[in-house]
Amino acid sequence: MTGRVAVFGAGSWGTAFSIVLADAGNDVTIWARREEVAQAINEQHENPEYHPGIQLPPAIEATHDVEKAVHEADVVVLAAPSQTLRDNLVEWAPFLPDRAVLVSLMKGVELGTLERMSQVIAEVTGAGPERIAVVSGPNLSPEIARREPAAGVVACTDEGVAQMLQARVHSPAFRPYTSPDVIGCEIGGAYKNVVALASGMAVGLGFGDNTAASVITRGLAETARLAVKLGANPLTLMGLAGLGDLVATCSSPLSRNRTFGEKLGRGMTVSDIVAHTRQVAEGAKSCHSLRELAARHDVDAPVAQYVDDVVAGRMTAAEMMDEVLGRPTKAETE
Ligand SMILES: NC(=O)C1=CN([C@@H]2O[C@H](COP(=O)(O)OP(=O)(O)OC[C@H]3O[C@@H](n4cnc5c(N)ncnc54)[C@H](O)[C@@H]3O)[C@@H](O)[C@H]2O)C=CC1
Ligand SMILES: O=C(CO)COP(=O)(O)O
Repeated sequence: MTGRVAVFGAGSWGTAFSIVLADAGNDVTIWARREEVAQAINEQHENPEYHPGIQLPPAIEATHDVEKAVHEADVVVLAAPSQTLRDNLVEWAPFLPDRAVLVSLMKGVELGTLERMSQVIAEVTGAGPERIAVVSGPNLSPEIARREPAAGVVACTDEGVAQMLQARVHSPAFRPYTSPDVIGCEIGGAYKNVVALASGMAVGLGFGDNTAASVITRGLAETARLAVKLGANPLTLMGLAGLGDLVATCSSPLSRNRTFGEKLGRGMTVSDIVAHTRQVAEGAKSCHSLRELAARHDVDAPVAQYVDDVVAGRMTAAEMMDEVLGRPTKAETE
């Protein structure tokens, strides 16, 4: 099944996912915030800023014009930073085709409203749940852009729409599974970034695999506690959008969140790190929104809480480790 897809966001993931879409047979138009990025994609068939050296397929073109980007698109993919999505959508919404399915690639929770990205999309565009989907999973963009084999989850409460999207994103290197669990996929995706910050801090502090595995496992327990409270299927957290993404992100030096955490662990300040990082590390913001979301639902969330404290400069990474180990002991499944 093929067609025309608009991808909003010419960053790491918007560009890499466009390769998946093109390889799956779609014609793709990327909307780029900066004119020069659109021009480079059209003229050099490359996104030199985000994926230098990767040749983009001929089915991918780019534009800075929103109306042109969505022309004849029946699927619109959103790949902006989570904290700017609302403002972006206010601009884009008047141009979105009435029946297009809106697909979030984003892994964050909005500060202030504490909304997941599908909720922001519903609120700003007025689209119903049958028109809103999420793609998530262990999908580090440099590997996807190199067409290394990977799998992901396409979640939509409407099974038919999930299956349609599954066919549209199924490329020789990318194997998509369907799921009705939008909440589980989104909480899994946002939370793993926060856990990757903690895991990166452990690496930066010089600790080894036992520490990393303990952080990952307790992070997964925390993710599942909140996701289930919000209505997710616990099995989603054991799947690609939960454990799968958590392992990839916490283990890979390619992860921006893990790298950010590693720098915190080595004693760099947030402002120093941000000054030297161009790309988004969603966990540095979502640690706060997830902490608040957990508090609102009376869920114990020490990882989000401590990571937020370190990012806000209230505690060092080393102090965080001491605090975590000094917590009262309890049963593992509590
Ligand atoms: N890079 C990856 O491996 C993956 C990223 N994601 C998620 O995808 C989302 C996008 O991430 P990336 O593409 O990796 O980030 P990025 O930092 O590489 O690119 C972000 C894109 O958004 C644009 N942008 C920045 N500020 C903006 C604004 N105010 N308004 C509109 N556009 C703006 C940038 O120009 C760029 O095109 C994030 O939520 C991330 O967690 C999900 C899976 C994999
Ligand atoms: O979501 C990702 C992999 O699935 C990308 O992780 P980072 O944003 O930490 O690079």
